[in-house]
Amino acid sequence: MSQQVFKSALPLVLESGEELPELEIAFTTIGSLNPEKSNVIWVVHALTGDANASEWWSGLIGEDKFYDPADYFIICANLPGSCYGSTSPLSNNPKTGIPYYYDFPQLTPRDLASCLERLRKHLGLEMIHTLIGGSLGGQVALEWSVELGKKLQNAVIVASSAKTSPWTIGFNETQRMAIESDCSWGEHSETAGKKGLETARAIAMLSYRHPADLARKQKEVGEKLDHFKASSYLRYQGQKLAKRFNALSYWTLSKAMDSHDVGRGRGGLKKALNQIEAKVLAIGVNTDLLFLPEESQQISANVVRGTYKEIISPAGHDAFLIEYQQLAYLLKSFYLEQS
Ligand SMILES: CC(=O)SCCNC(=O)CCNC(=O)[C@H](O)C(C)(C)COP(=O)(O)OP(=O)(O)OC[C@H]1O[C@@H](n2cnc3c(N)ncnc32)[C@H](O)[C@@H]1OP(=O)(O)O
Ligand SMILES: N[C@@H](CCO)C(=O)O
Repeated sequence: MSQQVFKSALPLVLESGEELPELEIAFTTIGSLNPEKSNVIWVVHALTGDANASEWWSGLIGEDKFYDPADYFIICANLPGSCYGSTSPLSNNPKTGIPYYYDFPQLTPRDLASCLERLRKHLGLEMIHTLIGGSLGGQVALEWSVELGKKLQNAVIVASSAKTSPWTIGFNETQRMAIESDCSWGEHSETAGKKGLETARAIAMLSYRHPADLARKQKEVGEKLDHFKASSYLRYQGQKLAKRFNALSYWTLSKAMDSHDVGRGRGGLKKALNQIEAKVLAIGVNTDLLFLPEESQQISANVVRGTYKEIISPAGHDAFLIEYQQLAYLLKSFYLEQS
């Protein structure tokens, strides 16, 4: 695996009208570019993922896996805003010489796609075989698919949407309220909002899982009045995330997710989706309570060459990070149907 950081000193003008004066994007590649440069698989991570796609999608990417580096050149970049190596609220603002913290500009999935486009140009990749992402990663991938035109052959958008629903915005708002209620929020410190982030993740987990999943995995044996497994599970998940992620990054990326609307400034969703030239596979999860299967169906129904397939899983939204065998099967059948 090659881990690199792309640095661009050119300002990036954002949808909000603000600008990022300079940009750093941490990215990894595995495999080699073939002589025709036709084997690029570009992976976009979800809310708290990183550039190591062969780790968090280990059942799908890697030696002898569906996307095998022996066959493909697989690239994944850490999305700006995130705390895993790219420009984020913790980076130094070149205009002030101190970290941005709360002054970090608002990013949208379209801005994030513009960042990836800058990296693509830098790498000289004129053709992407497949662009694939789930959840927020799917939103960024969908935005980029509109702009890539003929440079993209296949887009795979998993457990995602063309426009963030009020339901998902609502979930994100409750999580930001949890962060705001942490008395350290507002401090100029990397650890600001850490305790609030624990609560935010616990809330988020309820949208990433299905009630039946918790009923199965957190079932109590015997009778009790307190100290339920579901409670310790959510507390544990909150602590686990707060140890590895940053509240300012979480805030930035959840706001980015809220702002997602592929139709904005393009004459609406249908017109925007209709502009995508690539073949599009939209994959929903039958138990997803956050990004409903209908939202994936809306994507496939409105692109020119769209296919819808479904993961059947008790896991809920996070099934896209768990159900490798089904994902590989759905991808295989999608590619076969195209050939
Ligand atoms: C540096 C990095 O790590 S970056 C990127 C990696 N992460 C990402 O890309 C984000 C995407 N990944 C994820 O969201 C998750 O890892 C998923 C969805 C793939 C899997 O979620 P998991 O948390 O592993 O699964 P699940 O919901 O079953 O929880 C299992 C964990 O809860 C713990 N747990 C289960 N029940 C309980 C309980 N009642 N009380 C306390 N803890 C419990 C388990 O011991 C296990 O702990 P572990 O993670 O330390 O092994
Ligand atoms: N579980 C995912 C979020 C849901 O898409 C993550 O932590 O990135």
